[in-house]
Amino acid sequence: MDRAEHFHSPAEGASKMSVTVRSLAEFRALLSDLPGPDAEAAAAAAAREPQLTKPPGSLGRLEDLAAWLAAWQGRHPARLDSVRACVFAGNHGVAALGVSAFPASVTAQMVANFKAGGAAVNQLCRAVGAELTVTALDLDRPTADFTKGPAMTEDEVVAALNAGLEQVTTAPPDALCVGEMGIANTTSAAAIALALFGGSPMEWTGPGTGVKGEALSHKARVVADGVTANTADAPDGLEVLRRLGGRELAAIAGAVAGARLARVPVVLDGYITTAAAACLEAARPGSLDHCVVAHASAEPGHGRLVEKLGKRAILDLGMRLGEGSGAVLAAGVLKAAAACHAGMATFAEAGVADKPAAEEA
Ligand SMILES: O=C(O)c1ccc[n+]([C@@H]2O[C@H](COP(=O)([O-])O)[C@@H](O)[C@H]2O)c1
Ligand SMILES: Cc1cc2nc[nH]c2cc1C
Repeated sequence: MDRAEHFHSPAEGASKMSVTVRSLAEFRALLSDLPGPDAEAAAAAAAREPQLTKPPGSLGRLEDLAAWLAAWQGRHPARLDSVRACVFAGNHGVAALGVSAFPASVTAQMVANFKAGGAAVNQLCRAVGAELTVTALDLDRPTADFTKGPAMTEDEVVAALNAGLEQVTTAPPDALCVGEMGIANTTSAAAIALALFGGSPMEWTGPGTGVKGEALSHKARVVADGVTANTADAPDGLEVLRRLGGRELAAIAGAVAGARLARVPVVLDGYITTAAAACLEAARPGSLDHCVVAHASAEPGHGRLVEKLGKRAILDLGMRLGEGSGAVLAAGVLKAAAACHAGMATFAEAGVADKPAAEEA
């Protein structure tokens, strides 16, 4: 299937496109034909970096991030005028099994809070200069209890993937932060991680919003039961997403894939977001090359998940909030990296000696 089939140019402007899929198979095909990094933009960044007025390597990871942004935007220097945080919300059948410290009704209440501007992510977006979109996905219809069978039907997962694709591809920003809100979704994330990477249920199961003691052991049993009930025939990453994920996790997967198609670098938030993204990597290795992990979540399984993906978190602030909070903070670091790379004077421009003292005549 040709990827161009999914690009629709709305009448109002050729620069806008919108990507949708009709089936999981179409989404899988989309992943098989993703654009790679732009070699010219990467080469231009690599050529400029050593000319900037600083000792070589002294901006540490900011240097790598500036080059990474240019390569994935396909533009040098990278531009970060518009950063969008997309928060997706969903409700989970397993919430009824007592796996969260909070009731499922909090998902909708927090969506209202995001819309009213009262959540942490609202303040972080203001502080960093990012726009926020909040997409509530059928909150009145929780996914099915995945200890009994698949969490979602094919139609349900495809609708959620499309919701994510649409948030990015209709009017792509310069960079995308993805996050989520969904009571019980750390149970879903743990089940996905166990299905994709194996190990013991307890290794992937953590407190989430604050579950501990016997309730935590019960949560790990729910995770194990979900995997047992859903993975008999070795499903691929997208089937794992359908069977053990939730609508907000599927929307995240859609947004991450849509960003790749639209040349938008992505910042992944915490445990749940990374687990959703891991389904793409499992379905098609390399699918997350345009993504960075924002922060090391305090949820214990996150570090292991990030390592499995071969990534390294940008920040480590002991956060475990979700709702895109870590991603938005890390976008501030990306903005700083891009500003240094584009705005610093070169040694020649500033008349600063560009050699270590020993090499001078
Ligand atoms: O981002 C994280 O790493 C993270 C870690 C723990 C909890 N959360 C948030 O807390 C909710 C899920 O926790 P729980 O206990 O209901 O599974 C959901 O709304 C997430 O955004 C998020
Ligand atoms: C209050 C609250 C806020 C959140 N934000 C993201 N997940 C959350 C979970 C709870 C419980």
